[in-house]
Amino acid sequence: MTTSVHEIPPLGDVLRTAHVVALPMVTRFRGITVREAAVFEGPNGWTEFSPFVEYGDEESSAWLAAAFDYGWAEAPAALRPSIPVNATVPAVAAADVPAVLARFPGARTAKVKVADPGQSLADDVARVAAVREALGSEGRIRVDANALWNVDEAEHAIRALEQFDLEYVEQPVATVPELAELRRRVSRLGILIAADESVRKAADPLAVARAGAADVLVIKAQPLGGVSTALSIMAEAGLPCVVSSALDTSIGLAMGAALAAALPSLEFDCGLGTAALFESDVTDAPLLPVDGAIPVRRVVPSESLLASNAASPERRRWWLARIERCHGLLSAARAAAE
Ligand SMILES: O=C(O)CCC(=O)c1ccccc1C(=O)O
Ligand SMILES: [Mg+2]
Repeated sequence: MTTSVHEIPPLGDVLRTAHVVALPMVTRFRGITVREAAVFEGPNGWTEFSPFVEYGDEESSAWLAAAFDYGWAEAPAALRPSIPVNATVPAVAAADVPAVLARFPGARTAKVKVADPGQSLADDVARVAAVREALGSEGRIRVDANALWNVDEAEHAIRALEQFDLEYVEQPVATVPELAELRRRVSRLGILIAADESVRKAADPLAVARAGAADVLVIKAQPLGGVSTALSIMAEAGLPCVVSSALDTSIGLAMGAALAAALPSLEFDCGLGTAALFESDVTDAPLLPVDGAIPVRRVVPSESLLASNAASPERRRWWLARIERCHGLLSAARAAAE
């Protein structure tokens, strides 16, 4: 993906305020039990850089461009003061569903992880059934397979889960042609298909929309290069969008909330309630869901939480070196464009 960078602050300005944290999760999510992130302060406030540790520098530079955009560039006007969010239900046992949902007070929507390696479709059915039971018939349920099914598996699973009245199925299969094929197969069931990885990890984030392979786009500010780039992508895609977190600290969630707040229309609840999945955050006032929504505001970290959640010196060095390399890539890309 070509990342258009509007602001590249000097590296020294970034590293001067940078903190690296390792936040413990309440439940394992995406195989992660501790989430590492870097945060630093720009002239417009605190910002976050937190590509997953396995991501390469090229992909991670888009996340750094997003951090610079949020900390250094002008934020778009907020059209709403708070953002309704979904509860995010990791691939837990059905018996643990009520405890997870209790962390998202007031949420009328739940996103349920399915297709976890090592689990069966029966586990997914039991988990989604427990969510429907807890939310009642008015609740909205979406499932997220993170591209782990093939087209036949997805069709089979959707037929088994359809009884729970799904709002949409997020990234059931990996590729745009597979999404298009599955969408054709399940269209008679009235099931909507959402694209996540096909947007945020694609060479062209608009390809899935152009191919007519999805009904909804899941949009994350950091992998798409920031609030302003994500806004342009959404406008061009012309599909309803769900702004979601990448399991960010409350600072990254605030970036997502700023993005969701700037959208002319917000039809679906957003995946920005994930502060509730952390045992501890970077701020004394985390962006936790209250009455099913999070507020749109800047987040300032607390010195004591930055200290108590600080990553090891070795991990800190690793993150600062990563910032330096990605900063170099962004600077080179801009020099080439000039
Ligand atoms: O959308 C949500 O409810 C929470 C965010 C989420 O699920 C997520 C968080 C980190 C990495 C990937 C994903 C995902 O949507 O696949
Ligand atoms: Mg997803």
